[in-house]
Amino acid sequence: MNIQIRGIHKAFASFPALDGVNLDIESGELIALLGPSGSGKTTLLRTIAGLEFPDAGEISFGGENIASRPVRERGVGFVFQHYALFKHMTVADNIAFGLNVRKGSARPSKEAIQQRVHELLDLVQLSGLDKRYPSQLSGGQRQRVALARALAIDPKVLLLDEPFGALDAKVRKDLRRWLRELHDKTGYTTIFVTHDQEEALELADRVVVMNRGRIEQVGNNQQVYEQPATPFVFDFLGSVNILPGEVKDRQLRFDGSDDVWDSESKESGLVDIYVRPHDLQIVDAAAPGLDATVTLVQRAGALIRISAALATSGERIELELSHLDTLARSRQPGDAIRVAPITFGLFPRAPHRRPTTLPDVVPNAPAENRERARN
Ligand SMILES: Nc1ncnc2c1ncn2[C@@H]1O[C@H](COP(=O)(O)OP(=O)(O)OP(=O)(O)O)[C@@H](O)[C@H]1O
Repeated sequence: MNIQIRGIHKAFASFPALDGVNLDIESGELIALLGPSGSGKTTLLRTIAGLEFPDAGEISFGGENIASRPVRERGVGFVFQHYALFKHMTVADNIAFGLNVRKGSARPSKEAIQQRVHELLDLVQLSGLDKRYPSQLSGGQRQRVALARALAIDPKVLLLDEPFGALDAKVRKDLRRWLRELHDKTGYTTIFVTHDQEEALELADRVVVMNRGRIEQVGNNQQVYEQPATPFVFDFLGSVNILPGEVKDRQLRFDGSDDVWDSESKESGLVDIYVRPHDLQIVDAAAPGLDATVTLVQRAGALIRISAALATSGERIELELSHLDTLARSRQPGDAIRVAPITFGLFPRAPHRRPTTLPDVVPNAPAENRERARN
């Protein structure tokens, strides 16, 4: 079932939660709605489900406008972050719920429901647990039951709101892989909400990046990560160094450097240069580049993370290099290095350029301290 979303606006009081959203979803696609808290992901999902009604705009399923249709007529399966299983019902009864409440001839026979429940238990790899109650299951198992319940009605569209948000990292990763395989097997058009970049990039066919009720970019994982359309997407999808520069006659110059790099940008003017830490390299002293002094070196498995201060401005930059990189492996704090970008993104200079927001990583510190350093 393909989905077309046109010009959706939705305000709560006067706050625009969705501010002109347009999106086309192909039949059988697995789509991630990704964005920070409050960006409108859940509101968009709920609007597609029919749990919210837009103030303006149209939503079509398979070419039919369903904007005014109530939720029960939309044929959507819904899974929430917090397992909305019925505690007093067995796993089998939870899965069968959507079929058992159907009226008259729409309700399958007892035997047909039982058979469907067993097929679904098999699909979500929980065969044999049909008589258990939700309290006797792990978090990951409960979410799989929730998914089986959503699939029981053979939905046109499957909607998942942070389905793995409440689970620990390891279970989350396993379920992610499992959901991808399940999706490929069943072919349902699936939309899931997440604020986890890695989850979106790893799982989805296409990622919809949202910010302040608007869509910033739609693309596959390579497009949104390697060719971010806006500064927001660049920043949200990974660490980034942001440095000032200028484009003139299709040539880019970093502030404080005489060297130039070819630029695809036709527009001349002041720019912010966005470079990911792994897109910076250490080069020979004679090569075009920026002079800097190493301030911190952290070795993490196959990676060497180097923090350095630019000679011209003192601004901090971060590099992420391979442990095999001969120019990187022997660096120590205090060393002079020359740094050049492999690739970069250019955006018109923002009025208030943010300083590079990269974590000061404390070597060998416990994870919680590193997290604190980042905040
Ligand atoms: N029922 C409501 N009443 C008032 N404001 C609401 C309501 N639902 C959502 N909002 C507001 O709309 C904005 C978007 O909310 P939404 O839940 O869609 O964001 P989100 O991207 O899903 O965030 P999160 O990741 O935190 O769930 C937020 O500012 C939120 O406070």
